[in-house]
Amino acid sequence: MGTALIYDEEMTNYKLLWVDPACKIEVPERLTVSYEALVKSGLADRCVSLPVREATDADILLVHSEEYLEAVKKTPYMTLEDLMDFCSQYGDVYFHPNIYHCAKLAAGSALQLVDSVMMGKVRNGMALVRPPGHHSMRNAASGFCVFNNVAIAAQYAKQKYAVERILIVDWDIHHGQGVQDCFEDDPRVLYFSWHRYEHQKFWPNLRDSDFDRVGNEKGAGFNVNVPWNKVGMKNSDYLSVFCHLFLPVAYEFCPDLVLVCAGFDSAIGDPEGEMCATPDIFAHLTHLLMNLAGGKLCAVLEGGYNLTSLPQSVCQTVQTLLGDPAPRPANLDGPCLSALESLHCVRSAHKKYWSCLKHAADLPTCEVSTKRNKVGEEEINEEQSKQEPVWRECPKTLPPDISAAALLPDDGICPERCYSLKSSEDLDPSIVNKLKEHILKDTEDCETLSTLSRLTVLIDKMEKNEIGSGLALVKDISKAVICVVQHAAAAPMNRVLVVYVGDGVVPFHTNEDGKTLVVQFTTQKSEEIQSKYLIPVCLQKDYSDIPGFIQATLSLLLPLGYEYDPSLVVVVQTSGCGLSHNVWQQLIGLLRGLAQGHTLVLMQEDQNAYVGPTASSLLGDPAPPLGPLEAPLPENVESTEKLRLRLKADWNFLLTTGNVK
Ligand SMILES: NCCCNCCCCCC(O)(O)C(F)(F)F
Ligand SMILES: [Zn+2]
Repeated sequence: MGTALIYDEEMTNYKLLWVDPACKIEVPERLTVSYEALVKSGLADRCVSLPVREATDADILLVHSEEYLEAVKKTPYMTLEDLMDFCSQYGDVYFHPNIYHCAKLAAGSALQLVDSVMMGKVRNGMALVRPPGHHSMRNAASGFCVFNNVAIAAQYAKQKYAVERILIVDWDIHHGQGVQDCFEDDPRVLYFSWHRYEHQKFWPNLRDSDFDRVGNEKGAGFNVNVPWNKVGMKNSDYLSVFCHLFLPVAYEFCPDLVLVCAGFDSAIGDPEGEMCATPDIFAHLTHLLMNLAGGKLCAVLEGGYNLTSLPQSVCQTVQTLLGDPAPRPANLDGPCLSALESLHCVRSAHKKYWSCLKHAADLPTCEVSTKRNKVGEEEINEEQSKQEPVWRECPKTLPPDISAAALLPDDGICPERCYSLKSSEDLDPSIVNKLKEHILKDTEDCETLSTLSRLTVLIDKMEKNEIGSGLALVKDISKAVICVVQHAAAAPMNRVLVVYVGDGVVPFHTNEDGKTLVVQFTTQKSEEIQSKYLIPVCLQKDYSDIPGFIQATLSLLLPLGYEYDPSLVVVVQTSGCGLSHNVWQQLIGLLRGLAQGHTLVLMQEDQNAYVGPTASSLLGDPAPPLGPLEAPLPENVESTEKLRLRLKADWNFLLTTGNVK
């Protein structure tokens, strides 16, 4: 199934007609440069183009009051003075004779996305719209917004498709107070927002945007606010919030539909956000949400005012929705102190509502929320903040011709859409000899020799990005792992992340050169951490604790993986680990965000029941939903938490609080 794209140039036909410094950044060019970038990069052609439609009165009344709608209906006939007068009752918003028409198209575009995703015409989609929506309230326009596009879409999905649980992720740099107001006592809609806050000094300057606003009554716990109290937040800060807060809670909630308030003023260069996250981060944020709700994701444009980073961010988002692997994230150095402080506050404010956060550290009593500037935190000095930020645009990498290759026993059936790596591949004699002397020693086991040499061919093709990912059923998994790791780690710049699922001794030594990082899910208790690069995640016997496995994946394996930034991810499943296909697909799907999607899955020959599900995830198909997650087993939470506390000295991404001791 494809990716929908909704855009209509009619939504560029309104603009600011008078002088207003607060509104001048919201210009029609925001939409044209974004759409043109999608066309120029060839991404628009790969999408299913859907027409816009006007939201009806009934649609708009799902969120807004009659009097507000009636008032807006009058604006097309107003004189310039009347328009200016009409705006003066609202904050930082302007009207235009054609904005009511465009606001109906913007809201209608969001509904078109919901219809086509819910009816299975497309898997996911993006709507490029203006005016934006997430600030508009039941009775008021606010912050360039007239109708609350995403809030209307959520109410519409509940009403028309009886959707039980909807997740709204708002990565715009402003707090979508309009969305928060609409759903704050609604447990069916989980609202995540991060936003520039600076202890209430930043617009819209609301006390209600802080981390302790968790929702009301039945909706308590379903409103998650992450306030950024400093500017200059980077990719690491955003990814930390996803790994340690947004994703664990989202997986526990298990939405049937994901709506994204896709504002790109959280990207570098934006005059509003003044953050430092680069456009490619939106490929990762999108990717990390795509295994929720069976992939049903609707992204609706909100803000974004830098006409260079905005189109780049839009392209990164759409390319990921299309299933292209995310680019390797540039130099992640871990979250900053201010971000950790915010993360700590939000996690402790929500620990009573979400079992995945139950072990979050408590807040030192009101020490944090009232704190002004963190002592010792370097201030961004004046001249530095005056410079125009510059960033390297992500190199355009075309997806590999072959997205997934399968290396199976000769009688194995190659899954569709997979390329079969036959033993006929010309074998490089030097490699064969090396294998013979290093790994095979004396045995003339020519089948294993053939398998191992084909694995080296596969790795070489992945390195050249001719093949995206691979799966192999092998007889001797230890030999295969040794061969793969040695071959892949040989190239100087390469780093290999090995995710070992199952008991058994890892068949090679991870030396301290950092060329390999092994994370092993095992049921065997192991006392000491041998090395920074060999990490045993001990889980209850037989992996039956799905919540425990998922939480360990989200807040241990993923952060480690992002910080390690491998060039190849090898996932090894030793037989008998008994993971369900769905959990396995979630694991593969999430790991695909690393190493530009270069994932190699090694399984024992008797695991051919996993071949289909593995291939589907390697090809970028969303993993099936797991259902709302119960609480993880306490002993698993204990051991994972203890491991995290031990490892955080070595790995910044494992930090979740400001006290780094
Ligand atoms: N420096 C000028 C002050 C601007 N104050 C209002 C900011 C409104 C932000 C709107 C947005 O970006 O959140 C949306 F997504 F809605 F478009
Ligand atoms: Zn914004």
